[in-house]
Amino acid sequence: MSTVRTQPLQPLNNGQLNARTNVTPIKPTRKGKEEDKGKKKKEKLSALCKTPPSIVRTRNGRDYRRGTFLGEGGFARCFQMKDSSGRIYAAKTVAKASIKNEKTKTKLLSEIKIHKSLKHANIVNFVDCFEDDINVYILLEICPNQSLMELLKVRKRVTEPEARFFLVQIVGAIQYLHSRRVIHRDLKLGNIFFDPEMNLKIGDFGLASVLPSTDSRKYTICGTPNYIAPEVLGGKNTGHSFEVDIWAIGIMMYALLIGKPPFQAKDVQVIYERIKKSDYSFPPDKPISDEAKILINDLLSLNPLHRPNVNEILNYDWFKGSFPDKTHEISLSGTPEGLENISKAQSAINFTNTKVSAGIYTPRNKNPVEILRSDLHSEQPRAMLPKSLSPGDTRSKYQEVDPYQLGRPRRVNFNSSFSASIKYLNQVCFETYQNIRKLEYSKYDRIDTMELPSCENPTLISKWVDYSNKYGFSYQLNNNDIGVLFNDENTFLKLHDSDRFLELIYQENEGWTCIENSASHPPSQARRQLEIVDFFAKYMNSNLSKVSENEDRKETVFLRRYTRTADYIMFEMTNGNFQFNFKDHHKICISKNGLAITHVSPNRIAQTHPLIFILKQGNFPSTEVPDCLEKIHTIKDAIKRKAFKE
Ligand SMILES: Nc1ncnc2c1ncn2[C@@H]1O[C@H](COP(=O)(O)OP(=O)(O)OP(=O)(O)O)[C@@H](O)[C@H]1O
Repeated sequence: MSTVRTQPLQPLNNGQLNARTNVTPIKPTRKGKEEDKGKKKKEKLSALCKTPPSIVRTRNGRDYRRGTFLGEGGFARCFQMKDSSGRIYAAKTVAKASIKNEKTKTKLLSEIKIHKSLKHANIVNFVDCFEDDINVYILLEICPNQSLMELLKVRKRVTEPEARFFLVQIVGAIQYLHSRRVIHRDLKLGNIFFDPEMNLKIGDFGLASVLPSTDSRKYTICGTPNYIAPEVLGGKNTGHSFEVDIWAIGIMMYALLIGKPPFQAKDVQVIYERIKKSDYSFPPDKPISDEAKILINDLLSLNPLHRPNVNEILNYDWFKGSFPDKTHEISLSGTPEGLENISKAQSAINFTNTKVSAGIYTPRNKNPVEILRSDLHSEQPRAMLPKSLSPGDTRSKYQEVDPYQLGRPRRVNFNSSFSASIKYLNQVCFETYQNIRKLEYSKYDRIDTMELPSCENPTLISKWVDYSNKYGFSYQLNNNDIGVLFNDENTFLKLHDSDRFLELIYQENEGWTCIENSASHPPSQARRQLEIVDFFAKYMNSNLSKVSENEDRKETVFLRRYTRTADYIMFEMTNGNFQFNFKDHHKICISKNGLAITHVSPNRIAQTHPLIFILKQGNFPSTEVPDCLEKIHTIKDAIKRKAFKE
């Protein structure tokens, strides 16, 4: 866990300004804080952390062999841990003695919960978490080459090409965090580590917070003095949001290029005064490019709304300069040579490659909507469109691509807790399978003794476009809501009869957090995705025909995950329904936990009946569905595979 303060900010000694190891958490519950000022070392909670035993055994019987000490912060000590296969990790070790009060416990749990939900190439990977009698261990991917802070201590300053390479990785990770509504709030050189391949990894989520809604703000004053944004110092009056991370990127960029943070001063109160006035300058004896100054000035805008957002930073001209292909280990000890002379063409390639590795999939300077437009309307489109399985008149010129060929998993692993928790959905899946099975056996029983479900037509997916090789899977529901299940596993759902759209933020193993926004005044972070949603909406409206007639919205429902096979596409909805679009253009939806079945004919007529009815009669009453019972059998098998996790 990281430095935590409650207001007002207390003066700290000079050694505490930048390095996490020197920043003392000021706990509101601790008595005698002021008297203890002279004994800062004692105050460090990490000091309570004893060296773990040489073998740590987890509850599920895994043994980890403790290795060397890696470092310590204000709260935790970090040790190497080796598993039985010889794989080495870093174990962030927190003494139980230091988490006695509820607030500290809650903060540690929040750190674990947030960190556990993250997976990104430039974020320290969370592996496991366990405890013994004395410590809590957070097992992390090992970053054996220390942090940017240590690098800067040795190097004093880094070159602009190196800083560009660092920043793209940092921006990639922050873009990912912000897309999940996570604010890091303690970004600093000491929290950005090098992995064995010298890739940067952001760590320490002790101050991170997930914003419950776009408009909500945080009011806790926290951070590390040199990196604190001016609006944080405004405390309860102003509140703060994602822009504090952007400010910290500006501080880090300045520190990397100039050698010290811009507002550095001996007295922490002087730092705060300088931050509030944005009182910094570029020393003439440490020249940097004008492009770098422009970006730093914008990142350090006093008004948070004047700072570029995480999607805009990489469009600055500074990134057009010389750009290396990687960070070499030699950079840890000395200035690498030749980095200023990389050709323009090579730099452009390196920049693009670095962005791709950092998960920034929008090619530079190109609006995603333009890419979509050119892809979907070019002569040889790369889009995956639903040729054989789609509603009637999809343009036949588009070729269908098997997701396996693209190296993507067929199943998007999607959890939901919005309209239903993942636990509930798994339960529904299991019950649906069990019920279909039971009904197959009971089709000879007397129907008048059975409890029959009510049979209104369910919410259906009426159009879809699979563009998951680039952005995601887009669909329109028969209530006219438009959804995009983005490749980052978040969903945008635009509600057709209002100005609102829902951002459904995926949290691994937990489901989704729902944030409602205005579509006419979307938050800046959401604009790009919203443009994509709008583009898909227009595309589907002008190119695809509907599966079924419009229905009013009876519930808010969206696509949990989809599965494509040669014979059908299966949609699992967050209301527990399963829709199957067969390649002969007949669609079947199973609802009411397997008790009701809907058929949608190729000419869009929908009818819903108790499943037992259809099983008894062998087909639907008014329409002959080809191979009806085989289709139901296929559906049962597909749901069974989901129920038993394939
Ligand atoms: N994944 C890792 N690989 C190697 N060393 C690590 C790793 N994570 C942390 N460390 C080392 O452990 C130290 C303490 O970790 P961390 O900063 O996460 O603890 P903390 O007590 O929360 O810090 P803070 O004082 O900033 O709150 C780091 O400074 C670093 O030296």
